[in-house]
Amino acid sequence: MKTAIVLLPGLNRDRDMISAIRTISGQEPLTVWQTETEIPAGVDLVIVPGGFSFGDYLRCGAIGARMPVMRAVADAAGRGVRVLGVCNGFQMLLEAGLLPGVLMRNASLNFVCRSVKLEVTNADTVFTRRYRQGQMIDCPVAHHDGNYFADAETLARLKGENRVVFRYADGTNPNGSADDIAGIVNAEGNVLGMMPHPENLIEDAHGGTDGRPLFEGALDLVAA
Ligand SMILES: NC(=O)CC[C@H](N)C(=O)O
Repeated sequence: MKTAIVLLPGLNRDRDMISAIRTISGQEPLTVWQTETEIPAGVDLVIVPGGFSFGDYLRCGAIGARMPVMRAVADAAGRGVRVLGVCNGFQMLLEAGLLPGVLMRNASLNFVCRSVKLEVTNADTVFTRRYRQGQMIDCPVAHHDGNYFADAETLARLKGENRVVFRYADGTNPNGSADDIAGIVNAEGNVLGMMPHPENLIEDAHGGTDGRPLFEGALDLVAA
């Protein structure tokens, strides 16, 4: 499996992603700068990491989503390449129209940085197949615009098509997200967007490894 990590100015979780991929797969991911118009041939997994692309000006992810590389990401997704967007990456996937809905300001109006509980509500995707259906995992969040919203019809479709893969559980919803939504996939199941940061929980030094199975699934690695 070959991984490419998208780089835009203002992101700050790209090194965390690079480190996670290196640690888990033993392979060095490629990086693709925002002005690139193609995802290199042979890439199986594209990651849009978190941070503050373009300083969160206008709306989180709004400017980044309109950079050339995001059209290349959309093309790759259309070819079936796996795409993972985390936090600001999720915001960009929504702004680019690869996933439905929006992420509004947290209900508390505060930046929230803490660990939450997630329920794996769909373990039947390439990203979540190393978890058990209904498994409860820990995962950190760090954002001020993570309040997922979509109209009633879209929420019903996401639920009906089993496209909500992670929900905040045990009353830990940190942002007011509709239906406790923490992560969703596209209809084809090859694009996942999520607010929590699985890349920050993959080795013991992080205080836990609950994020690791997500990458093992996405990278076609057998669970340890
Ligand atoms: N960690 C992140 O990616 C944060 C995303 C965005 N800047 C927000 O605060 O909502």
